[in-house]
Amino acid sequence: MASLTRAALLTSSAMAKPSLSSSLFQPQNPTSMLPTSVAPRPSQFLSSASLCRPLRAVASPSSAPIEHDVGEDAHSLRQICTGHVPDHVLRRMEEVGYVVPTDVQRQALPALFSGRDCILHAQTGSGKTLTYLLLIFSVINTQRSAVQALIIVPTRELGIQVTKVARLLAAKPMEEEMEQKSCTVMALLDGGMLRRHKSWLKAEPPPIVVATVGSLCQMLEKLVFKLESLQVLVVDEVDFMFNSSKQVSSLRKLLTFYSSSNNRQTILASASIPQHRRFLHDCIQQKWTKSDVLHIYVNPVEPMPSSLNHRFMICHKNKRHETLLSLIKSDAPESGIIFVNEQSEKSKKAGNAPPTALLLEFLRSSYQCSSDILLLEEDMNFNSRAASLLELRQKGAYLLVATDLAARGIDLPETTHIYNFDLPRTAVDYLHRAGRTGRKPFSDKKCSVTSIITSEERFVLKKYENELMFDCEELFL
Ligand SMILES: Nc1ncnc2c1ncn2[C@@H]1O[C@H](COP(=O)(O)OP(=O)(O)OP(=O)(O)O)[C@@H](O)[C@H]1O
Repeated sequence: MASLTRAALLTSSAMAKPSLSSSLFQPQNPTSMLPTSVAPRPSQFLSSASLCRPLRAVASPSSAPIEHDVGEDAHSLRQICTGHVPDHVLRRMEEVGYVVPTDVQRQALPALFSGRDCILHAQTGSGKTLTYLLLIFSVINTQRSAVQALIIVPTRELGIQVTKVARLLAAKPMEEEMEQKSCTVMALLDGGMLRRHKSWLKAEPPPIVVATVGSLCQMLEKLVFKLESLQVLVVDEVDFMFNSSKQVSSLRKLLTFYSSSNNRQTILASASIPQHRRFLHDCIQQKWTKSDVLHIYVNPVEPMPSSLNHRFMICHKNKRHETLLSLIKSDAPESGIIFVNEQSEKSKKAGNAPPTALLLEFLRSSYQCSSDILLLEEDMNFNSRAASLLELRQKGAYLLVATDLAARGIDLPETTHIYNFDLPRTAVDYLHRAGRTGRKPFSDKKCSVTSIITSEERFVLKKYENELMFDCEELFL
């Protein structure tokens, strides 16, 4: 097996002092921030150099770093999970094809099974979903009618995906189903039939709920949903949720008020946690996590998968459609995603056609390919969005024109090519768009990420290269 990278496991005590610059995770109402006097003591800080050094140590609050068994000697997921996860789940896991652990699974699972709160910070496509689901299956009691695990996701699309994996793992062989109640997983997502869910939650609360913040809050406010039996709380794409003006205040309330961090195990996951030391500090001070929360930071010196080949092409801004066309003609991708920035409010008000629709029309009329060209964007209704994703998954060969709605968490492992028709607005957005490819954990296959830019945008892309530590090669066609 290829040599394995190690996680930087940092406890609260290993946090550096937060910078004074504004944090992504600052509350909307600054008055609710705790006094600065609760900042960590200087002796607790680690230098940024040591933060980047891959280490296998956990600093204990009162002493020098101690060795921590992160399960590096375990060769299979079964070995790591035996004694924690029920055997029928392990069998399903293997049937689905999860046998060898990814780095994040190898490093996080032992800590999670020991009951620690964790911030799972690992590359896109590294297997964070299975990591937290295995913890959940180790904790819940399927014989109890109570919501014991809650996974909060930013979009309906990601919610459907996570629910599907949870249900795959929960499925029991027929003979076992007769003996014991099987584990139900409820998807409580925006655009769903909340009335039906309300009756279900009242009659027989399921052990696992996957929810978007909006739908969850509606249920909590109607007092249909109680979190008093909650044992595991997961927030997936946590940096995105904190950065979303629509979701942040409800999320903060959920983390702080609805269930106490002392009674639950909390897992916050993302491939990108900007200002992560500040975030860790906020988590503890606001009591979103327990004070001994672990920061499991896999491969901090390589934020993006090494299987990605980054390229760019410079063109005049009026020539982007033609440039993209020549690119895809030359690449002939079997499955690719073309990312377009969301239309601005100003452009909408001016009555302009959405750039996604224009591009779709252009490609459908000028690019002859065997696969369909599909669309996924916020302005579509939930049913059309679901239909697009279903079609992509069933076909395996596709070209998808999408906004950043498709950039977070969506797992389409067959995608080999990403095109940035518009340059993403931030390095974090670049990382997540790029991360929609290269999603087969043990594959060496190279996938490409190509940005179409104007000469003025070259310096922005260079900035992303520096921030995310990758090199971009110029293409000439
Ligand atoms: N142990 C494993 N063996 C084989 N495949 C795996 C394993 N763990 C996860 N995968 C597969 O890897 C892919 C990526 O996993 P997952 O969606 O959990 O990534 P992620 O870390 O959540 O990524 P992102 O940050 O982009 O959301 C999925 O197709 C999943 O089925």
